[in-house]
Amino acid sequence: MAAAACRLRGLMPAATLRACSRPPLPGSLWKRQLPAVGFPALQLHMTNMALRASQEDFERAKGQIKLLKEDPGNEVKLKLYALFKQATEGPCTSPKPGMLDFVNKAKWDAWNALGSLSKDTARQNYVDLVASLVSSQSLSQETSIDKKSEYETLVVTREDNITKIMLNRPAKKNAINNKMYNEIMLALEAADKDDSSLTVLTGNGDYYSSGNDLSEAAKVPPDDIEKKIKESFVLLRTFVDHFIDFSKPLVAVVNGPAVGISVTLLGLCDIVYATDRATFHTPFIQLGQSPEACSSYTFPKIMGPIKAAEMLIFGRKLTAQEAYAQGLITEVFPDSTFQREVWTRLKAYAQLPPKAMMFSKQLIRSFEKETLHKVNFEECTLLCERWVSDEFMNAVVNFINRKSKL
Ligand SMILES: CCCCCCC/C=C/C(=O)SCCNC(=O)CCNC(=O)[C@H](O)C(C)(C)COP(=O)(O)OP(=O)(O)OC[C@H]1O[C@@H](n2cnc3c(N)ncnc32)[C@H](O)[C@@H]1OP(=O)(O)O
Repeated sequence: MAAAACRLRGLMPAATLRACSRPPLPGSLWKRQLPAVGFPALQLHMTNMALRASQEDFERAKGQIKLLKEDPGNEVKLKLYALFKQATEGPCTSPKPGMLDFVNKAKWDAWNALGSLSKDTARQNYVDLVASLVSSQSLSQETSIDKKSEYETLVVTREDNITKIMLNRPAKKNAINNKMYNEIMLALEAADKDDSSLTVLTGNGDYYSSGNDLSEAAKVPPDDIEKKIKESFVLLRTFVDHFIDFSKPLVAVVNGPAVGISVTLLGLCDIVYATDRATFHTPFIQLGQSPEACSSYTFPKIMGPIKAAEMLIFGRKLTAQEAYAQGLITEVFPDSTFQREVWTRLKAYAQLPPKAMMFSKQLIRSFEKETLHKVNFEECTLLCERWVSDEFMNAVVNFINRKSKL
């Protein structure tokens, strides 16, 4: 694969080569991103004799190639190569490479196909082709940034090789209701398949998340409790499975206080950055519940059993610095510079070779994946028992009646 990519890079003039150092993406993606740059469009440019690009335009186009954020694909690169050679050297007169010299033969064929096209026209076509690449790429980027979120409880964007999944119920402190559990799963599935290299989870507003939406439990009519518990078991188990099985590096950008399941999920993330305003609170016992999201396994592993017990059994709230000292957080940033520093760092990471990052993450997680699935099942089973307990019912009633707050 890498050897093939190198061979194809050999097709490029020096300037183009420098611009196209990223690995090629599947052809279908390029078709979607570059609709106007098919062969007929190029021929149209070739027959357009009315306009003539200056040498200055040509030099500018060479420079613009370096600024392309996305690899235009091998077919377009061949066209660029041929036009570049025709514009600078005229028609192809060099001997045809042998059949087995695939790369040089493809280059030669592309150049030779231009026949007696004049240098001026080749230069014009080169400039036009580069211009269409530049404009279609900026268009595709704007579309992904500005695209309206299809989710009700999330804002999902893709930019700079990063898929950002932002919890978006700020008025409810980003409490996770059933809709949000489902939408996060959909967003993770989409992120696993898209061409981003990192996925980020973060929250909108002053909270990262206040954890499970407690009002959901209060909505269940008494006759439906059994059914609801079965559904919740499946929902929670599948939801956590999505984190266990997520294939790309997953980063939590903890923009404020985090409660309950939003904290326990951090043990399944690969990097956790937090503002110094964040706190980390798992008040399961106060709520008559028990730990979830594999925290009964990951937390003792991360911070040692006695520190994990203080959080998971006694509900001790940690500051960001304490969470950092206990290994739950990768790094803490001052709130005033949090977003700037974190996103600068992540954008740089997102330029690293995506496959190498993905396979390394998978390798690191592979040794304990089976265990995590078992832990998830056990935790969900215990929670089903807790959800019918008086301790849990009382905690929900107290929260709804505003008698208790963390
Ligand atoms: C798949 C099915 C089930 C899976 C369950 C998995 C097990 C998960 C466990 C957990 O996550 S346990 C943790 C649960 N969370 C809490 O106990 C937090 C409860 N909230 C609070 O204590 C406080 O709201 C707060 C987070 C400390 C914030 O206090 P503050 O005074 O700053 O704001 P409020 O006025 O209280 O909140 C604003 C607004 O948001 C609503 N809200 C906040 N958190 C939740 C929540 N977890 N569930 C539902 N609603 C929440 C709060 O009621 C307010 O709403 P309005 O009154 O303005 O309508």
